[in-house]
Amino acid sequence: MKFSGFSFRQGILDILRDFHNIRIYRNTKRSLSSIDPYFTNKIGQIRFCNSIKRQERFSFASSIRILSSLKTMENVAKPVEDAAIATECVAEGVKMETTNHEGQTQYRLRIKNIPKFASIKMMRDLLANNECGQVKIQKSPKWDYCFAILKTEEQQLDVMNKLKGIEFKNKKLSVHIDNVTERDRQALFDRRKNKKEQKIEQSGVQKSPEEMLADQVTPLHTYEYQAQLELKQNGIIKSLRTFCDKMKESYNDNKSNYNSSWLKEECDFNLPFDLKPMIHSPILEGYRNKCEFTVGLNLKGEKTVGFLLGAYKDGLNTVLGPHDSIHVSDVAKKIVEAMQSYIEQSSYDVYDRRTKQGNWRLLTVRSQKCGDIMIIVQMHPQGLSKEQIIQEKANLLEYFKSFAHEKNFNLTSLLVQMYDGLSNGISYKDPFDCIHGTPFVYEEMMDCRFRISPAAFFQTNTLAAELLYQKCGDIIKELYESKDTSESPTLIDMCCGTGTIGIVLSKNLGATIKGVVGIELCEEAIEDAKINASLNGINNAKYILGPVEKNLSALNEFNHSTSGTAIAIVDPPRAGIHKNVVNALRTCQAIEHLIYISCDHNAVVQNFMNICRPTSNAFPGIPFKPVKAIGVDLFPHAKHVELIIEFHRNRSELTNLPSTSSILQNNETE
Ligand SMILES: C[S@@+](CC[C@H](N)C(=O)[O-])C[C@H]1O[C@@H](n2cnc3c(N)ncnc32)[C@H](O)[C@@H]1O
Repeated sequence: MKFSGFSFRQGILDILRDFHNIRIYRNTKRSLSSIDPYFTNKIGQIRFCNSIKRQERFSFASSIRILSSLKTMENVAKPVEDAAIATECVAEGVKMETTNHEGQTQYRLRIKNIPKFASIKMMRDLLANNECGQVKIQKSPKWDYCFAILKTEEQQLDVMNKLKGIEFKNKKLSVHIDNVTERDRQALFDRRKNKKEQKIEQSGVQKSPEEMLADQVTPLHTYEYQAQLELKQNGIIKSLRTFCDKMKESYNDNKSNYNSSWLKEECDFNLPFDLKPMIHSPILEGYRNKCEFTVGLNLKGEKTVGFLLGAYKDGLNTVLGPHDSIHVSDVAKKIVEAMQSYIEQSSYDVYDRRTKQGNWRLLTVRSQKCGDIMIIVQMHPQGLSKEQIIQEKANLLEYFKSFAHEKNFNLTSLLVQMYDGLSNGISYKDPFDCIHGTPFVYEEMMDCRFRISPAAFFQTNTLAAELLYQKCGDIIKELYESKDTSESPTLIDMCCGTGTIGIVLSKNLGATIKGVVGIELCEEAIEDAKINASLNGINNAKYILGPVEKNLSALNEFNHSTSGTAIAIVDPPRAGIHKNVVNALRTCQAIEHLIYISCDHNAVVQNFMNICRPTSNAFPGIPFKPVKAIGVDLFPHAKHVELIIEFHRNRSELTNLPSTSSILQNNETE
């Protein structure tokens, strides 16, 4: 039904604004000239569209109120049809809601004006501290907003009221209703799909599905390996130049006398420090020791286990088998084939991320250099009874045991995860049910042995990771070899995973390292790290569970004169470390050398800058300066590369540092 003949400026906004849970978009470029409520016909919602198709959705209760308001507007607005019809339609919508859940609404609040670094946990805590209870939060690290997902409309209103006027990190939050239905999601998916298809058509390049998959999972596969390394080295140079250019600006703007002469040095590639030639991966094919395979439908609509042909955000959810994927190991390919046959014969459907129907979701294979194999099968439990789940696990066990026997491989661990969430990957929060063998596998590197649990991170290219760790060892050796062991540093292994770096370096460098302190977020990984230390005879290692940004007091301990020196190795996830962690490193008097390992050099330029900035209130402590950098290729045929940067600062300058404990305390409580 259409209303016409009025504009928002003529008063409708004022009337609708009376309803505190309604947000109206006003488009500044085009005036909103008509309002067109209609029904999603699944859930009793109406939408109000403006002339450029921007839509607002309102719940059933709100719809009634809006429509009754509109009735009173007849002097301003002339409904094309009678508003009474609309009320009937709303009633019809309600009837449908009880019979059809397909278009179920997700009651969301969009909370804006939050810092990008605010984590999901921070936002969850904020809501809990404001008596909103435990609320599910969706947020990407790039967003300055997040969504709070509520179960009912009442809850939505309640939370919105409770957050009204609240400040977070000195910013006033703004909170708006942002409901979304399944139908909206599907429409968005279709739009992206069409756009992607059009783009492919317009490019005029017709590729086979296999080529498209190779482009997706190993985008550099058409280049010779040497050319791949050059591309990656150029990428590193670009990021490092950005870092140095920004540093120059930062030092120019700063009135302090800090020594910025390092920025004037001239080394190769126009960089003020050495960038060494990249270390190659010793293995180019089948190098991945861990792969996650999606279960879905191929282009013919057949059940398939493999990789997604494109990103779901681009509207692609077709899956193709990994037969031609050069980075996947032969054993993983065999396991995929086995799973494929199993699922083909299963009466359960594959999970469709778009419709949210089906059961089979994901197959994860860890195939270690030393022969251990872990298989994790992930299912959506919807529509399955307890008995059916038990039966399915028994079937999987029998099937994979006889498959392993037939193919003569060591099935060390078979796990099943039931996961009803939305993400397309392993859920590290939901439990893994170990139905065969041990709930972990082992890997060997640099004369050490490592236990790896399903949720723990482990570098995916073991042979190349050895070179990465060896390089870190070389740096430390060079720095401390000529010194007396009384000067040996403690190694602070930040984001230590299963303890690999601290353990291999301790074992291989002996007395050059006095002890290890590892900090890691993942509980299973930290348990592995403790076991791994004793497995490898390292008895001077201490492990701390939790996010590094909340465990900065571990660094504070090094600020006592008796604690000696420390060297920090930071190996964070792609996005890098929190600013508070940078500041804790800068203010930790024991740290003279810092080794930063990054798998996304572009994303961490800001971290590098913050490590080296002149001292200010926002960045206390003595800045570091980069000494040398080197890339290590752990991912042949893919775009990523690991980058190691060694930073240094003078101990003489450190003795003048102000007391840091208060800074650390503040950081931890933030
Ligand atoms: C790139 S991995 C490196 C792991 C380890 N250094 C290695 O080489 O195996 C990053 C690790 O950081 C952990 N992590 C992510 N965010 C973290 C945080 N805020 N605090 C501590 N650890 C974190 C992840 O669980 C993961 O184990």
